[in-house]
Amino acid sequence: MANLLEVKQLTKKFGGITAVDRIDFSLEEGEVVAVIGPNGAGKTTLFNMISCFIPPTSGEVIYKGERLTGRKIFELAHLGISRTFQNLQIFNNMTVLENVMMGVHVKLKTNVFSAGFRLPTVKKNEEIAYQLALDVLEMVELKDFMYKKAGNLSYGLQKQLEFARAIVYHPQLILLDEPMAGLNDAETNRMAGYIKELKKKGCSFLFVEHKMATVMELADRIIVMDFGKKIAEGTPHEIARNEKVISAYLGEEAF
Ligand SMILES: Nc1ncnc2c1ncn2[C@@H]1O[C@H](COP(=O)(O)OP(=O)(O)OP(=O)(O)O)[C@@H](O)[C@H]1O
Repeated sequence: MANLLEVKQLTKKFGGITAVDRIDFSLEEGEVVAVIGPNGAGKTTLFNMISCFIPPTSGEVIYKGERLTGRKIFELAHLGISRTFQNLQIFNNMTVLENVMMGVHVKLKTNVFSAGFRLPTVKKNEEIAYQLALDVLEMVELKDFMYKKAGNLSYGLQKQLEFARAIVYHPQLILLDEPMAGLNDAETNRMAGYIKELKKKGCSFLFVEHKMATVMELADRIIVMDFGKKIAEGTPHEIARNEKVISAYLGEEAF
């Protein structure tokens, strides 16, 4: 299979700290890759560079053979990439439906001028956005809540909503920063189910996660970071038996 994403010698320095240190890895089409590592290992910083939120100090990211590094954040949707955040980024005062429709508008690029005058393209875009939003709300079992204010949902449902917004425009690569954080067992299983369902449809995932059972269940391959460096890479089976990984997690119940 072809490489969808290639991370080459990616490095980020914050003053004297090297948060990410010459990381190399690739992700194939249809693959689910997890990034794990102890707190402060550099996982979020790595994610922020891949998704163009911060520039690297050196190194680059290639997506479908083209340089992703240096692009604007809004361009990512058009390239078929989306991401979620460790801290929820939903709009509490908007309804569930409006939150998800916002996700489509990022892709459809309705401009403020034409929206103000309700031009025909805008109307058409709204219909598309509405239909896509309904489909995704059905998939993540949020349709019954679509007219509720997002801020009134439980934390678990808000995580589902953020996930819905990230997938609504049918991205090919989805970056998830701790999708299971704060979820109970039932909610974690539900979220894992959605990821598996999308994988079957050909989506690729790169995700950071601390819940090892989920990582072991979902990942085709795991990248392990410690102090900014990649210390191991392999299948869940290989990683669970890797000495370097076990010692990096010493004192924690990782596996
Ligand atoms: N904006 C910043 N300025 C200075 N240092 C930073 C900044 N962002 C991250 N760091 C430092 O870089 C290192 C890696 O942090 P990062 O948040 O990427 O780790 P992480 O693996 O995602 O941790 P966690 O699992 O706790 O979320 C840490 O030492 C952190 O303090």
